[in-house]
Amino acid sequence: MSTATETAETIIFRDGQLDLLDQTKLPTELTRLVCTNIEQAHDAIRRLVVRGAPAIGIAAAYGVLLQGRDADRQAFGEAMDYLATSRPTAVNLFWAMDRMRDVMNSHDDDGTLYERLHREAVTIHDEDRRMCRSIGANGAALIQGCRNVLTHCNAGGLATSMWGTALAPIYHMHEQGKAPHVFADETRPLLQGARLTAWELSQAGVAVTVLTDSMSGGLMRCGKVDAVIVGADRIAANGDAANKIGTYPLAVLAKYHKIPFYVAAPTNTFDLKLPAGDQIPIEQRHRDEVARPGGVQFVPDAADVINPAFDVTPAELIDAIVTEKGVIRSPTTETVGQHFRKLTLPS
Ligand SMILES: CSC[C@@H](O)[C@@H](O)C(=O)COP(=O)(O)O
Repeated sequence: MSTATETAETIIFRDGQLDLLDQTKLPTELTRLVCTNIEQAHDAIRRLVVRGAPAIGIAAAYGVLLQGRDADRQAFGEAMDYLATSRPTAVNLFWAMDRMRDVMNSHDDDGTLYERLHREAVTIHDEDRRMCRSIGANGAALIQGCRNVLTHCNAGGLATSMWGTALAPIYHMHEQGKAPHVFADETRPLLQGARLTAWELSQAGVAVTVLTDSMSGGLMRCGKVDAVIVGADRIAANGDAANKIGTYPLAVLAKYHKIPFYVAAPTNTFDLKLPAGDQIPIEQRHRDEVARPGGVQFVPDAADVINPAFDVTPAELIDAIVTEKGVIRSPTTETVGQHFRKLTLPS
C-alpha cells in the first residue's frame, strides 16, 4: 500500500513487487499498477504505463527481480533478454540490462545473486536522481533569462525518478523562484505533453500552457518562444538525437526563427556505437493510437496510417546537448567524442 507522498512516485520497488504510477490514466486518475511477474513488467513498459527513456531503464532493472529470490542465472538472464524486447528505441533500456548482466556475471556466488541484482537496480535508480539534479543545474545556465520555454512530449519527473531531463532546468529555476513559463506541445498521438507535462508542472506550481503540435511555428513567429528544450531516447556518436515524433520539425522551426534548441539527456542515453542517427531503430506503434484515440474512430478503416513513435533530429539543428557531466555545445562527432574522452581521463 502506498503512502500519500508515494502516490505520485513514478517507480517503487518493494516487497518483491514493481509498483508503477499508471501514466496511461493521467491526468484524470492517479492510480498505480503493481507488477508481480516479468510478463506484467514487459506489458507495462510496452503500453507506456511507465515511459520515458530513463524510467524505462529503471523499471526494467527492477523488473528483472520479479523472477524471484530463488531464480538462477539462467532465469535472470532470460528476464533481461525478454524485458529488452519491450521497446526498441530508448537505449537506456539496453544500458540498464547490460549493467544488470555485468553484475550477474561478475561473481560466482549464486547464493547472493538476488541481493547483488537488487543492489544494482537501486544504484541505477539513485544515480538517476543525481543525474536529474546535475542536468537541472547545467541546463538552467543555458535558459537563464528566458521568459518562455517550449518543450515536447514529457521529459520530466514522470520520465525519470525525480526532475526529468528537459524539465530539470525548469524545476531547478523554480526552486529559486525564477522558473520560466512553459509551453507544452500536446504531442500527438499519445498526448504526453498535454496529459503528463502539463500535469506534473501544474502540480509543482510551474505556469504551463498547452498548445497543439501545429501551433508552435506560429508562436515562434510572434516572438513568444525564447528557447526549446526536449529530452532524447538515443543519441548517436555525432550528436543526432532520437526523441518523440514531432521533435525534428520543432528543431527545423527553431532554426528558421533563430531560437536556441537544446536537448537534455544523461550520458547513458548516448549510443556511441552508432555513428549517426539514421541507424537508430525507430519504434513503429499500432495504427489505433492514431486512428482510434481513446477508442473513438478518427480515420476510415480503408486508409493506411503510419505511427512512428520517434524521429531523429540532426545534430546541426541542436545548439547544445545538456548532460549530467556538462554541456556539449554544437554537437558533432568531435565535440561528443571530446565530452566522453574527458569523462574517462583519470582525475
Ligand atoms: C527523459 S525522457 C526522454 C524521452 O524518452 C522523451 O522525450 C520521450 O520521447 C518519451 O517517449 P515515450 O514514448 O513517452 O516513452
